[in-house]
Amino acid sequence: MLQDLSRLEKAVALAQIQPSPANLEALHFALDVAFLRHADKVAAYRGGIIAGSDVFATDLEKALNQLDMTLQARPVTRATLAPHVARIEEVRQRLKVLSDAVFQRSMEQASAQRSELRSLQSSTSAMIFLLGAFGLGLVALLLRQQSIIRALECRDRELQDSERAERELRERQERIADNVPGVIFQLRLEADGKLVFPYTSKGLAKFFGVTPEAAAEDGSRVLDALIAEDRGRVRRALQRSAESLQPWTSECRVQRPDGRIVWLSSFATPQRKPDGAVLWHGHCHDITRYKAAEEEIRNLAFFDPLTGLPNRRLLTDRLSHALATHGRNRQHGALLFIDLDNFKTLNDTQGHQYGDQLLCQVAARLSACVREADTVARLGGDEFVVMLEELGTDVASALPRAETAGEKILAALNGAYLLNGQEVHSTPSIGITLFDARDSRVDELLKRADLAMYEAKEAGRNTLRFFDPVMQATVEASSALESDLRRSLREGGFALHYQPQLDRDGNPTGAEALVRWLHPEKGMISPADFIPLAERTGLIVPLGNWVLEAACRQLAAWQQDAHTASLSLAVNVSVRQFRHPDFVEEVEGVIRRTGANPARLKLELTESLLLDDVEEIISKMTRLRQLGVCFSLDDFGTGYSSLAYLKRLPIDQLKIDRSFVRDVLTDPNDAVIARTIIALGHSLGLNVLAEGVETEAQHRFLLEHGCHHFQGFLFGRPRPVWREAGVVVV
Ligand SMILES: Nc1nc2c(ncn2[C@@H]2O[C@@H]3COP(=O)(O)O[C@H]4[C@@H](O)[C@H](n5cnc6c(=O)[nH]c(N)nc65)O[C@@H]4COP(=O)(O)O[C@H]3[C@H]2O)c(=O)[nH]1
Repeated sequence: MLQDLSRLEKAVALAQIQPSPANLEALHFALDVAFLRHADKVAAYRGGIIAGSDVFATDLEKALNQLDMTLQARPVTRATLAPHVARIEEVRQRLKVLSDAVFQRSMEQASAQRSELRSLQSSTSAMIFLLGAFGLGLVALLLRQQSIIRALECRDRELQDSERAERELRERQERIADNVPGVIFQLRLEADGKLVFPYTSKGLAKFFGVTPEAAAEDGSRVLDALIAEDRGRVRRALQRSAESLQPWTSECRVQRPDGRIVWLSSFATPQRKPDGAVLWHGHCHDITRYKAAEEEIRNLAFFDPLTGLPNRRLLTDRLSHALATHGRNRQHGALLFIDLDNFKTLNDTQGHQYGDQLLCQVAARLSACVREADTVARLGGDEFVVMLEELGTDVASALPRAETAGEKILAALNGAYLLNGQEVHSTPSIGITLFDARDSRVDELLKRADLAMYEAKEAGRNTLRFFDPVMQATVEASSALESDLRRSLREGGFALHYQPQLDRDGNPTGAEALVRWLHPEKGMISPADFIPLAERTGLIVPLGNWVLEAACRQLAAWQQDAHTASLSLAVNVSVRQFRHPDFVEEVEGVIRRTGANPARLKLELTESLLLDDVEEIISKMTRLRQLGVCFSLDDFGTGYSSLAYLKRLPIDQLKIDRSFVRDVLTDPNDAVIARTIIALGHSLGLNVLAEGVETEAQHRFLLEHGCHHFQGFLFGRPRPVWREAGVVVV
């Protein structure tokens, strides 16, 4: 605007100097420009912030309008233009002042704006910084939160994993617990005495008919399922375990929901809880099968399988118990030893089946004769023992009671028996002994009753006898002899004597080995006195083995000498020794050790061996026969051997018992028996040896009737050495 006014001032001044049309034209133009510019700027002047700009705008407008009017009012002369020159110049001067003020103001404003800008910039920077810092913080916060979230997520996953693992473990445990046979449980005894089962596996319902939930509410329901007899015992065991904090174990019976009674074995360990309760962790399982096996073993161990009666072991046990009790109550008891007369004959002639039936019926009759508290036992074979208890506090009252019981048994066993539809008669012999607490040895008492039973047999059978002091002396002597026998077996004291055996031409064929006991005080004791004792006590087995070994050693020694090399040696073998399970191995071992020729060894068996288990005997004899050993049947004719068996036995020789030989010339019966045995031997292809030949007459008789071999005092007594034709071989 200032330039436009300057141009207008110049144009006015020129036109005034020379109001030519060109100058006027230029003046018009400059005035128009000034108008235009003023129109542009007038708003700014009016609203200007510089003092006087409003007035200036009015004055400028006025000056311009007046110039315009002057130019419009023609003619335009120097004079009409003259006032305008000064006016325009004055306006221009004012505008210049104003412009300077505006400039100044602008400068100030610019400076103010700059500083404002600067402060704005700095505040913006601060804000940016703050924002940055805040942002960073925010980022850090976000990152932190992010890592917390990640950690939390991780922890959550871990928790989920451990929860899942725990759930799986619990499920697995429950599956195991539910499939384990029996019941796994937690049992709690509260301080107030209440029982609960906080946990039970599923087996509980199967055994006790109680659900785990019901047991968790009230544990006594579980105990109520036990059979009444066992309940108190189990509760007491629990109580003891709670007091001592020792494991609780018990075996008890429970009636299952299906009605079956089963045996359970329980084991649980207790723990005292802070609230005073006791908590057990435990399990129980079905032991019915073991119990049944245990029962069976007990039965086998203590009961006779045939009759179901107690056996010797249980009788011994009860007798010891009775002796102890009688000591306290001063009571007397009685032992009755019962043996069936002629049982062996029946068994042998009719067969074992009959024998077994008879034994079972005898057992039933005996049991019916006594009180519940008394004991009826079977010792084996046809031997029974009845033990009567509490017969009275003195012998005078006990004796008649025992006798009455004995007579009752005698009468009961005398009645006819029906065996396989056949009526059979059997009688017993009964030996009775009284006992009280002073009798401390069970085996002694049994011996006494046994001895009395033999007395009854001697007295004609089918009767009863009491043990008396004379018998007592025999028992004591027998006991003493038994301990001497044991000692001699340990320390040595036996010898073998040899009695020659000859053929029908008088040539020695061998000898029989006969044992002799050289007792340290009593001198030489006859085998007839100690062999039965050795048999009874079982000492016959070690004694028999000693004899066998000594005899085989002798045989081996004979083999070394031409005079004796062909001799055989007969060795007596007792029933008990032969029945020993290792007998065959024993013989085999002895033959091997001594180098004896088994073909020269002749084992003498007695007929009584054939009373039981003939098949087993035959099998053993056959095995020995395969080793080369020969057999002779001793005492032939005195027993009950069946001819049917005889044919099956691998024997070589029959021996006619010396009791027949003794009276062969005087007793026609014995003569017939001797002749029959010789004939039987011939028909079976066996050689026959007559033992106990003392006279020429006996020898002749036997020779005439075809006997092949002989043994007896006539040809030589048993000697510690073999004497023949002046040769002595030890
Ligand atoms: N009156 C008379 N007697 C004669 C005559 N000839 C022999 N004797 C005797 O008759 C017995 C024959 O033996 P046995 O019948 O086997 O009878 C034997 C036998 O059963 C048994 N015995 C002997 N030694 C043993 C052995 O080592 N083991 C076994 N288990 N028993 C044996 O002892 C029984 C008795 O033996 P010993 O006293 O030695 O008695 C022997 C013998 O001395 C005679 O002409 N007249």
